[in-house]
Amino acid sequence: MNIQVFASGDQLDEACADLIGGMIRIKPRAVLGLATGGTPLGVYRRLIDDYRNGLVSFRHATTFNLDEYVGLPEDHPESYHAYMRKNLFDHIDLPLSRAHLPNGNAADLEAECRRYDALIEEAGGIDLQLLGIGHNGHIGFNEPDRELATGTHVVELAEKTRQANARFFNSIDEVPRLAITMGVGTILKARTIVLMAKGEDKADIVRRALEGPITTDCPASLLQAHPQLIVLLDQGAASKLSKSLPDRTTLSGGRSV
Ligand SMILES: N[C@@H]1[C@@H](O)[C@H](O)[C@@H](COP(=O)(O)O)O[C@@H]1O
Repeated sequence: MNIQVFASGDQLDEACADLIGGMIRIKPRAVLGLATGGTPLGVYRRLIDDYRNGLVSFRHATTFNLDEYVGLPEDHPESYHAYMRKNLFDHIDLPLSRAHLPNGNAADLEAECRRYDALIEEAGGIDLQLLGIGHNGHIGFNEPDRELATGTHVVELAEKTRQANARFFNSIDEVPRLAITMGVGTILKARTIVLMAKGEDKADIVRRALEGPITTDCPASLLQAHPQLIVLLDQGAASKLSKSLPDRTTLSGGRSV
């Protein structure tokens, strides 16, 4: 595990965009796993800037998003389809035919989950998976549970997750109760995983995920078992980590903790 702590969120965004841009420069046909939520927004802004400045092209890349709500029309402003178009896809040269998200409006959701896993397989698996983390340790929409599904599946959202995401809707009643999410098996199969977290409100869960026991009660803790995990944190999110973790490195502008 490689943990990098940054003095500012901007520096973290820049480092993350550089990782993604670097991957695409080395492998133009890279398969990227993308996340939604507030955390990656700055990374997407940087990638758009890099594209406009001719530093990166997504022309040959393929993307798979982690998740999508069930039952929210694709053009609803809070659907993850709409989020991705607004915050990234409409501004870069990635062909939309290779920008994949689960279809939360499929008539047969189980078949849609199988279709999504098969598509990821056909694309050769995910080279780099970007992840945020929920306050309860969820990744994608894999909520804490006694068992976790490995493949893409339909999930009932935890009340805490619905409350956290209610800020994007008019009221909590509008927040869907179900979502489709990649499973933890699909996520862990990614060749590189980049986990990002910002803010002191994430400090407790970041500590549990990285230093606590590996348990399905904290799905992000399973990432500890991944051989190529890069963790990008701002100082707030890193503030409760113990200082004795091995392999701790920093980028310029970051600090050792
Ligand atoms: N499904 C998404 C996750 O992919 C995201 O990582 C998480 C954290 O969101 P944020 O980055 O806004 O804290 O919650 C959402 O519900």
